[in-house]
Amino acid sequence: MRRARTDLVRTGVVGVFLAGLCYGLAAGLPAYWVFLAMSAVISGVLLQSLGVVAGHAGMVSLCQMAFAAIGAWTTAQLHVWGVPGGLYVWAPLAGLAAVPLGLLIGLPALRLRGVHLAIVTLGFAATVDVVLAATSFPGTDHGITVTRPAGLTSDRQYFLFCCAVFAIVGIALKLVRGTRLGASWRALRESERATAAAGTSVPGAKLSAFAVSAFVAGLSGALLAGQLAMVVSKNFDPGQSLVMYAVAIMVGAHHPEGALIGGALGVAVAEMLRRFGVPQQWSNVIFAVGAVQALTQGAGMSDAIRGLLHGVARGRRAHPATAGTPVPVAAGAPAEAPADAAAPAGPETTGGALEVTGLTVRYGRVTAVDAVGLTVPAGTVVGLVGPNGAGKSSLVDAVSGFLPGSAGTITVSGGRVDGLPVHRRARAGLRRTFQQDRVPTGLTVREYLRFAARRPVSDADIAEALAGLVEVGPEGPISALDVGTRRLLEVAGALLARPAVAVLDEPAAGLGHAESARLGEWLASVPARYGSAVLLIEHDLDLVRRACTRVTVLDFGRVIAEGPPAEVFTRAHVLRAYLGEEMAA
Ligand SMILES: Nc1ncnc2c1ncn2[C@@H]1O[C@H](COP(=O)(O)OP(=O)(O)OP(=O)(O)O)[C@@H](O)[C@H]1O
Repeated sequence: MRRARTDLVRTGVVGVFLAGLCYGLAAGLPAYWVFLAMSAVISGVLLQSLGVVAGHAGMVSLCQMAFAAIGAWTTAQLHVWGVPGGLYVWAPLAGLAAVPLGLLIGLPALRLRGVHLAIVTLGFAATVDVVLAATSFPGTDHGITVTRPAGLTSDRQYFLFCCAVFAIVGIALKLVRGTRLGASWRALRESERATAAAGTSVPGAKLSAFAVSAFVAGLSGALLAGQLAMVVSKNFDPGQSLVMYAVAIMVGAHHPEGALIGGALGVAVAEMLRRFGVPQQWSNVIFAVGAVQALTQGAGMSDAIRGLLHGVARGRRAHPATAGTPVPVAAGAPAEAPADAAAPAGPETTGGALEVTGLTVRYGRVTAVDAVGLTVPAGTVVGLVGPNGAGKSSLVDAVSGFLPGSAGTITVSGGRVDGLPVHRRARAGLRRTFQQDRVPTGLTVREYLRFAARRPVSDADIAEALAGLVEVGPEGPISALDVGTRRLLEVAGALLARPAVAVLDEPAAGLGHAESARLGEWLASVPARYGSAVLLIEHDLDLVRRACTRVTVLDFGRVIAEGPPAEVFTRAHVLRAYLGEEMAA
């Protein structure tokens, strides 16, 4: 609450300062510089559109100028038709006109990534360019220019209008950033698999990012039409989309100050080169080098600036570090439970939280999982163990929906989920975590836990989950946490969703013996705490003994034993399979 108030006050102070700056610039700059400043702000709006799709969602888009062109074209057309309301109405309509094309270009993004998506989006930009060059903008053939409404006729007034639009877009995107939608974009950037596993539709997240991005780019096109009065296809050269992408990466356009710096740099560098008589194309080289630098360092200019400011603020407050090594602490749990301690019984019921029958996974001629049957009763923690290559990961992937070609039936709380995509299985009550670190680093701990929970969770819920698992504060950025802590955070996120069953893939990897033992105690209490059953995949048999009431052993894709851990781990054929012939002898 106090933090929210501090944020509000800080935002207010910055807002008043920036508004004063804009008025100062509009009043004090010579006319030519006002025109340049206007260009910088309009470029800033376009860069904010790239901040959504490239900065937040981590997708390549080399067609933002095409979206802007559609916005400008729509503005010119609305003007020719004499639609009332002037730019105040035309600009949002121009943004909306670009949305269908944003969705269209988002469709290939559902399957393509990286360089392939870059080629498709650039191809789209080239196509729009060809069409616009062939058809010309509305009104240009008859010399009809886009007129600004009363109150915006002078460049100084129009500059202030552009600043207001930039601010509104920045505030709106900041608000979206705090919602599930914004979190899904940032999760997408980190891992599509983890996004889907958290119950979020990956296609939905990608398409919404492209749609919002196209809207903002369309707005910038409308502003440009108002600035230049007459736009032609050359203003939206596809090569410019490439340059803008490089600038967005260089400055970190997902933060408004980054977008503004990018817009200002674009104009300032071009102006300097012009004054020194250097060909303007050299600015492209400068931005390309800047983008490479940002990619190498993993942060754009705005990230670096924010990092510096946060560092200074933290230093001043001498705040305890939010990052920490994982310290699983179950309230009241003994530091070391005896290895053969019976796992506490949860509120076991007869229904199966997860039931798998005849599950078969084949990779070509390799049968990784061979007609496996497995039940995780509600209210229990069941272990799944086996030597390397036994088929555990394949089983987890198949159960959670990442191997749609697998055969067999899977039910969650009695409902069939096989055949459903990953996010629908997650929503049906089947959550999973990953062996590899897939927690989105762009979020804070609280933002991530709220995103992963997919239900309203209070600060008290978050504090309880953290207190039980990891010693980190909810405000800290995930990027500051070590991999072991992130893995435990992922466990907390999955359980805060209170799923019917949580499939935890080696959550203790990287933990020391004592930490792993405490995690075991905590996992044993999960059914009572969260009402969730757990399927625990682990190599650490001591942890399995502590957490699980039953265990299933896989070898060469088949179930070779099943029962209470204390009994199963004494069977000779299990020891042979798991520990090797020599040790079992
Ligand atoms: N993508 C793949 N293509 C071909 N074979 C695969 C593939 N993934 C796994 N396998 C094979 O399937 C079998 C089961 O592998 P899987 O990774 O599921 O076992 P695991 O029990 O999870 O092993 P580990 O404990 O080492 O993670 C192994 O023989 C493995 O080589």
